[in-house]
Formats: sequence, C-alpha cells, structure tokens
Amino acid sequence: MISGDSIVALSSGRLPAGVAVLRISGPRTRFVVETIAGGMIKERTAVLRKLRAPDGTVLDTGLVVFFPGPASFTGEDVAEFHVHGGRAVVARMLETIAGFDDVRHAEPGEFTRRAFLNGKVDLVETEALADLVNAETEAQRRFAVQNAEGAQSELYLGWRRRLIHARAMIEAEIDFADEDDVPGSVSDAVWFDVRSMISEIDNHIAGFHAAEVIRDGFEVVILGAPNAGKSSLFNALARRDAAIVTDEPGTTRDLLEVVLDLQGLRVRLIDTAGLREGPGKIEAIGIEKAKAKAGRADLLLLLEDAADPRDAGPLLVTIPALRVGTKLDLLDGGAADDAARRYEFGISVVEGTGVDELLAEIGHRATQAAGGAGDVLPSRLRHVELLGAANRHLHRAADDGTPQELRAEELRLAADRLGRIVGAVDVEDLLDVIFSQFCIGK
Ligand SMILES: Nc1nc2c(c(=O)[nH]1)N(C=O)[C@@H](CNc1ccc(C(=O)N[C@@H](CCC(=O)O)C(=O)O)cc1)CN2
Ligand SMILES: Nc1nc2c(ncn2[C@@H]2O[C@H](COP(=O)(O)OP(=O)(O)OP(=O)(O)O)[C@@H](O)[C@H]2O)c(=O)[nH]1
Ligand SMILES: [Mg+2]
Repeated sequence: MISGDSIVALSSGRLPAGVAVLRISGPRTRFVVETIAGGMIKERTAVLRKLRAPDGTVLDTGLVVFFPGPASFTGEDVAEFHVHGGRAVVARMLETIAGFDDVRHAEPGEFTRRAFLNGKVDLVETEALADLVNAETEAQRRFAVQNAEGAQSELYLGWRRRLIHARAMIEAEIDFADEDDVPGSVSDAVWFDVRSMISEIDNHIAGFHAAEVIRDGFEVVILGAPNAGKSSLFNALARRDAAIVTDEPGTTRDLLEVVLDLQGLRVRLIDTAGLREGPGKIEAIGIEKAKAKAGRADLLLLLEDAADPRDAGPLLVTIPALRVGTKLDLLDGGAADDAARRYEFGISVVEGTGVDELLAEIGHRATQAAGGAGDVLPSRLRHVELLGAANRHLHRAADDGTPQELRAEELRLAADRLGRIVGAVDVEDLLDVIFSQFCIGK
C-alpha cells in the first residue's frame, strides 16, 4: 500500500538542539532529496550535502540518508535530513519540504501508521514503540523494547495458530463424523489443548497489574495521625522539601505526590492529611481524600510517633502495609528497643536512621509487584479486554454441552479476538485512537 501524499516532520525532540532530524516518507521522497541535496545520493548511507531550497537559497549543510522502499521504516521511500538544530533552520527546512507538490506535514504517529499499514510492525509492536518513546524508567524501557521486538505478538499469534489448528481438527471431525478415520482421541487432544490455553490466557491476564506497576508506577501512601512525621518522611524519601513540615498538627491537608525511581521502577509516593476525628472543614476533606487514596494504593506506610503513639482510627487492612515508628531519636535506649519490637521499621528523620532501609524495602515491594524481568505481560487494557473476550469464547467452545458446529464457531471467534489484538483482522476503527497518542514525527 503506497499512499498518495508524502509526509514530512521533525522526528527529533525539543529545539534548539545540537542536531535535528527531519524525516520524509512517500513517493515524492526521491524528488525532494534530488532537489534539496543537489542530486541523488547513495542509498542507506549518510552523505554530507549543502542543502538548498528549490530557488537555490542555501538552508544549511547537513547529513542526508535515503532508504528506498520497501526496505525502510515505513515501507515507502524514506529520507532523513540531519541539520543543525536551530528553530529557524528547522522551520525553513520543514516549510521548504512541505512546499513541494503532494508533500504535507505528518499527523501524530503517521510514519508508524504507514509502517503498520505496510506490514512492517503489528499493532502491539506499534503500541510498544509509543511506550518506548515515553519510557522514563529502566523497567519501562526494558518492557517496551521486549514488546517492540514482538514478545507479546508472538504469544498472541502462537495462541491464535493453535486455535486455528484446533478448529481445523474439529471441523474435520464434523465433516467425517460418519467415517472412522478421525478417532475420538484427536478431539480429546484438541479440547485438552483448548483448556490449557484458557488457563494460559487467564495467567497472562493476571499479569496486567504488573504491567500497570511498570507503566503507571507503584503507589505508596503515607498514613498516620497528625504530627506523626509523615511529611518529614515524605521529604526524606523524596530527598527534597516537597511538603511543608511544622509542629502544628493538621499541617498537611491536600494530597501531595512525588515520583521516585527505585531500582529502575517508577514509584509514586503520596503524603496525606493526618487522620483524626473532629477536625476543621478543610482538613476533613483532606482526610477523606487520604482514605480514598489509601483504598487504591499498592502499599501503605502506617506511621506512628514512637514517643507519643496516638490512635489514627480504624485503618484499612486489605492493602499491604508497613508499620513505621517515627522520631526514634526522642527515645532512650530501653524505649527504643521496645519500639523496635512494635514496628516493622523504626526511623528518625532528624538523625537520618532507618530511611534508606525503608526505601530499599519499598523498592523491593515494587520490584515484586512488577513481576519478573522479562515476563510477557498485557500492556494495555485493550489487550486484556480482547483476551477476556477470547477466553469467554473458549469456555463456550470447551463446554461439552455446546453443539459441535457451534464449538468450532466459538474457536473461530476466539482466534479473531486474538487477531484483533495484533491487528491481523478488522482493526480500522482502532487506528485513529492508537496513533493519535503518538508524537508528531514518530
Ligand atoms: N536516524 C534514525 N534513527 C532511528 C530511527 C530512524 O528512523 N532514523 N528509528 C525509527 O524508528 C529507530 C530504528 N528503527 C528502524 C526500524 C526499521 C528501519 C528500516 O529501515 N527497516 C527496513 C530495513 C531493515 C534492515 O535493513 O535490516 C525494513 O524493515 O525493511 C529503520 C529504523 C531508532 N533510530
Ligand atoms: N525529633 C524528631 N522530630 C521529628 C521527626 N520527624 C518529624 N518530626 C517533627 O514532628 C513534627 C511533625 O512533623 P510532620 O512531618 O509535619 O508531621 P505530619 O505527620 O506530616 O503532620 P500533619 O501534616 O499535621 O498530619 C515536626 O515538628 C517535625 O519536625 C523525627 O524523626 N525526629
Ligand atoms: Mg504533613
């Protein structure tokens, strides 16, 4: 599929920059290169050229690379101009290239969209490329690279192949039902495989939470009575003064968030209003927010002033929590030993003790929640929904009570849901949503 328009965009980042890369894709690419670089260049080789507008004006001196289709990123003819990264240079280059007939500025994600339409990447790989561009932590990068290289796609296509095979066997059994050459043991083996696929898919779906931890972060909420030392710990973990600390109970009212990178994982740490009965109006709203946030957290830090324990009211117990005793510096030897037994962690922000250990434990918990490195996980809710739909069809297919010909049809529907994840079937309606999340030039 070769599209009529050629498209151009700045594919590198924010300006000014040392070097900026402009990319053009489509049938006009050769002509644009010939005109701007003053002649055709050797393909797939970076060549230094004086770059000129069609009227002869010198725009810059830069590297030009030409990739003839179909062996290019988009599958079409592609060229790159690596120019000095000044705003005016880039603006004039873009204006010049987009000024050619049948060349226009690219929409967000349009290069990758063409790569998809030309069969260079499937839909899941495309989503992974978007994740790779947005990756901020090492875990996000690793996960995105693995999926851009097809780890998720291989899994889904493998299941799909097995289902297509299963359906062929079952249909053969229907067609030859009155003959003896398709023994019952074949269909037994088929249904055995379908049932094992159901549990493989269920296990895979269960990994979505780990993918969310990698992508959105592991959420840690600090809770405790007013003055327990929540904001002090929050600042110590963030290594900056992100929250106001005073000796007045009720200092923090709203939720505060800092993002940490712990052992290559995104961790979101949230400071909250101290929990107590009968506060003023603003603080009461803050307490409600704290409780709501805590209800959705991955880990709670339940803080208590070890020198002055105070009831923070009934706390949620369904979410993993660490009990942390604070202000250990205020205790004498015996009381400190006592506190060490009462809490999982004892800290003093004033003396800086216990904070690194707590940080290491949070990192450890986050790593566990993110699953093993290299696990293949569903990376989008879209995948989980289609996998769930596939499994509903498989359950009906595997049910002995379902008439034989409907069982084969259920297998087809399940294979179709898997095909839709990777974009092998019927995805035209998804493309605008998926590609609009890309940046321009990707
Ligand atoms: N300068 C530059 N760097 C870049 C890119 C780019 O487009 N330009 N990429 C852009 O995302 C990434 C690399 N990804 C790429 C993927 C495929 C092809 C490509 O030409 N594929 C052909 C030929 C393959 C081959 O020679 O082995 C193909 O698939 O047929 C190029 C870049 C990251 N770095
Ligand atoms: N000695 C000592 N004082 C501490 C320590 N941590 C906090 N404090 C003090 O305890 C008081 C309350 O600290 P904050 O961090 O504001 O407490 P908070 O839990 O955020 O309080 P609210 O926001 O009001 O709920 C401040 O005066 C802090 O300086 C500590 O480790 N040792
Ligand atoms: Mg506070």
